[in-house]
Amino acid sequence: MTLPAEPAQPPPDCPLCPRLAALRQANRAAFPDWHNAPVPSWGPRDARILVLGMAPGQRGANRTGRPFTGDHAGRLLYATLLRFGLAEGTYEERPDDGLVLTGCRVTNAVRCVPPANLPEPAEIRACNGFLAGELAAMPNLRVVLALGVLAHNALLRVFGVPAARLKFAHGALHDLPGGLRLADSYHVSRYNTSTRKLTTEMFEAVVSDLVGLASREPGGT
Ligand SMILES: O=c1cc[nH]c(=O)[nH]1
Repeated sequence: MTLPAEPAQPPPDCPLCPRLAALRQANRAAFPDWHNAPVPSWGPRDARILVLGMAPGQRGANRTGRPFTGDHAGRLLYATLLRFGLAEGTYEERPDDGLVLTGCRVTNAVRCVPPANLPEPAEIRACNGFLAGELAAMPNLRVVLALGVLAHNALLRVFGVPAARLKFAHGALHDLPGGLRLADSYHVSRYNTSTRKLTTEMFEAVVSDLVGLASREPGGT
């Protein structure tokens, strides 16, 4: 199968979000060994599943350059992807750990680390074209797993679906134009896991369902 062209990526000095560009500059001065640039998506583009996070963590993806790598959020995510056969190897919180995504791709709604871990609406809008490009570059895509309401709403924006029409709910499955499905989960953040808003069992149940869904042929039951 020939894949569509590589999706456009934000340049290392992407100027679209002044607040995020300022934080990037400050991080480059304070932590010159870190990645400190938009974090690229990773995983095979012919996968049927796309995992959509919110934005890189300051000491996680912003430091290591790989989504969900190096901070707490990646632990549950990658353990679960490994458990359900969507990844191979071991996750060791660094980008050279040899972990390979085999059945999914992972990206973020916003590619640069935001102050206080929270992107603003204008930043989500500014980065939305890159998310649209990712979707267009995945010809076999069946299911997007949105981690949290912000990722959910960023995906709806790509399709022009008002957020009020399809509300985020943990465990919910939504139909999007073109036959794509959207699966919702609470974010795998340290806050959600330590307060047990999201338990391992809850997250595994969502991933188990979407793996089943993604493996069925379109139109099948
Ligand atoms: O949403 C998130 C959280 C942590 N790291 C990411 O890459 N994305």
